[in-house]
Amino acid sequence: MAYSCSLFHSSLASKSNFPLLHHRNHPKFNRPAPIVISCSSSSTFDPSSTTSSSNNNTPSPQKNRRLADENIRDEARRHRSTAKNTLSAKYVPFNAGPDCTESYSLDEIVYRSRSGGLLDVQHDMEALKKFDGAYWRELFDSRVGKTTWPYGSGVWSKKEWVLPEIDPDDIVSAFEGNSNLFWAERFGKQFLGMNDLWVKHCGISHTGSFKDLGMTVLVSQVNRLRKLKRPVVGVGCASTGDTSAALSAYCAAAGIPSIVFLPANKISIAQLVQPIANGAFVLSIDTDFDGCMKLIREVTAELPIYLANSLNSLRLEGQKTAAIEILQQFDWEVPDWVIVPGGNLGNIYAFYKGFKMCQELGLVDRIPRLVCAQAANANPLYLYFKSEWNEFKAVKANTTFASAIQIGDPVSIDRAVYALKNSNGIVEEATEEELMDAMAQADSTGMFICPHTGVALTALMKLRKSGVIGAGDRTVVVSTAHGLKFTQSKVDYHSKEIPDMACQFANPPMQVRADFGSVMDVLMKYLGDKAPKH
Ligand SMILES: Cc1ncc(COP(=O)(O)O)c(C=O)c1O
Ligand SMILES: N[C@@H](CCOP(=O)(O)O)C(=O)O
Repeated sequence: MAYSCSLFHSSLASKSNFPLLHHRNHPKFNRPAPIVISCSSSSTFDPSSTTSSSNNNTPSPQKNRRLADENIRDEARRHRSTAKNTLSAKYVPFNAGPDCTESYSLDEIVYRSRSGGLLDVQHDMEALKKFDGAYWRELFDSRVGKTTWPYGSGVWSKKEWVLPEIDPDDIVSAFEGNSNLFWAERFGKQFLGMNDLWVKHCGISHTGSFKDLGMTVLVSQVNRLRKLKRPVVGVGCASTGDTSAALSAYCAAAGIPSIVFLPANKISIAQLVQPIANGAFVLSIDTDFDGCMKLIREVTAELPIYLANSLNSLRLEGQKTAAIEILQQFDWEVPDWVIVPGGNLGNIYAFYKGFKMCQELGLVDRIPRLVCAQAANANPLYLYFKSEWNEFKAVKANTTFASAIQIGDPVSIDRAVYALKNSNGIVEEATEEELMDAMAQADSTGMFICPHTGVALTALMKLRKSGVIGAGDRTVVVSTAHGLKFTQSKVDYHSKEIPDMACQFANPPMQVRADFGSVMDVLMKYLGDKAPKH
């Protein structure tokens, strides 16, 4: 960050097949005969289909365990059936009309449509619709909290809606997802008069941000492409810090080279050290994120480096599972609002897509209204919204404490507009002071959020104040990264040394002399101030 701190000194500036539900003949489910969804590794681990490692017939508490020399991948392989998978997905031009015939296999290396537009992953919805909403709800619910490969992941527990054709053997997963949906009881009550406010902690995750959800999908597909001998020597991205962390971790886990383009001196130390530690080839480039994005697009057009930014629509297939997870966590009840901080603008569309699929496939009957929240210092979508979608202009993004969304020319602008228009959505913005105050207020109620979540909370505060969001509205704020990645911003705030910022919720430590009297004095004053007034 450009801001300095003198008070605290930081030490560093398939053909795969589908698991069956156990109760597939339950009358509740209106589903066809079990010809299509054929059994592979059972999502809920059916002991009756397991070979026991024990040679005697004595019931043993370890009966359901894997064979001694088997790992969870082997186990999944052993349970796989040879029945034909009938689900599929392909790339199509984003928002193409029904007459469009352009499409590409997911095994092709393609990021743009023929006309240069965005792509989208299109699932065979007719095949998915052969199973009713109750079926999908029950299937997804049956997989939560298990270690069955790969369904223990919050992303791969929805595999049929993500990459239905990938072999579980090719999947690279850290069992990401299944993140906490936190009831923000005190924050909601104290600052907003709300009692149904929730924070989806997507940043409490393997590499500390929601990017893990998309990266497991992208790197798994790359793993498959490499096995298919497609020309992919490495995987690359431009990043404001989180995409690069996720890319390098998943590539390291799979033994695939990763290359990351970072804007020099514009990301946090915690973010910078992640790809370094994970063995990525790190280029620190004297430009901003938009400059890095332009470069990686040029480079990936020339070299056998696969592009890992969300321009690549595979990423969004993983990210959309966070929306499905929210519905699942509310026992398939739909919240009224979901607020998402936006930068390159892939995630807002991913949320829309996840909710929309749940509606189209009968898991829920409506979708929430979406709010995209931007930092005022990097607000091209906000300005576009304010112009009533009249004219989009990229901006030069200024420095913001929400450094991961310091993006002026978002690649997914069309996706974001589509998502907002089709969800009766809203765009809000947050100044530096607003986002930092909101972060400090949230932290003071026991959270430890990142500045981007502060942007989303500011949007909520504004919409509550204007009455757009009601006191009783069930609202979810998406927290996109772990607060521990952005400690310097908190240090700056609590040191009250940010130029032109009051830092009204700062809580700096008190320097005290090392003697009993001095310590007692400050404690007596503190306790006196805190004592209930009668
Ligand atoms: C922490 C964090 N929050 C929010 C975003 C915004 O997501 P998107 O670029 O998909 O809009 C990003 C990345 O851009 C991010 O790293
Ligand atoms: N915040 C992102 C910016 C790039 O976004 P992406 O989703 O297109 O990869 C980051 O952490 O790099």
